[in-house]
Amino acid sequence: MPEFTYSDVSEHATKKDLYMVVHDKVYNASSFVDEHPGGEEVLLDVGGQDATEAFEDVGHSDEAREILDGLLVGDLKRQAGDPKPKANPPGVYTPNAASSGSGVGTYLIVALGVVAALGAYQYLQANKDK
Ligand code: HEM
Repeated sequence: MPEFTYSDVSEHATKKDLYMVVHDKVYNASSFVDEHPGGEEVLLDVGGQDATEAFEDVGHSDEAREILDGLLVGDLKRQAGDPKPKANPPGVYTPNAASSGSGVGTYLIVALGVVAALGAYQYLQANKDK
């Protein structure tokens, strides 16, 4: 298995040549960028960097992990001073993440729906005899 340093990996940060690190393994995601269900933007964002945190934050499925296995190109050779894993970019939708706190948003939408329905009902009642 070839070994890459973090600075080797950082040289592959374009769409056509896109390496990333997940759990100290190096993956070439170029062939998958266009097919990624989460969009190309997030992959390009972690291109040439450690994507462990971003990848795990999403709660990717076993299928996603199998695809990742297929993109393996080598091991990361850790060196002192390597940058930390890149976090999930803010504002990225993370459907399976336990910590996303999306429950509040759902309640808000339901509450607004109830208010709208009540308003519509009252409007209909008020105009019934006209
Ligand atoms: C090469 C690495 C990656 C592979 C192979 C991969 C693969 C996949 C696959 C197969 C899915 C569909 C859902 C699932 O099976 O879990 C998915 C969804 C997603 N991925 Fe990735 N992913 C990778 C890296 C990343 C990174 C670094 C991010 C950064 C935030 C990310 C963000 C997302 C998001 C937000 C979704 C959900 C899309 C949706 O359901 O609307 N992925 N990914």
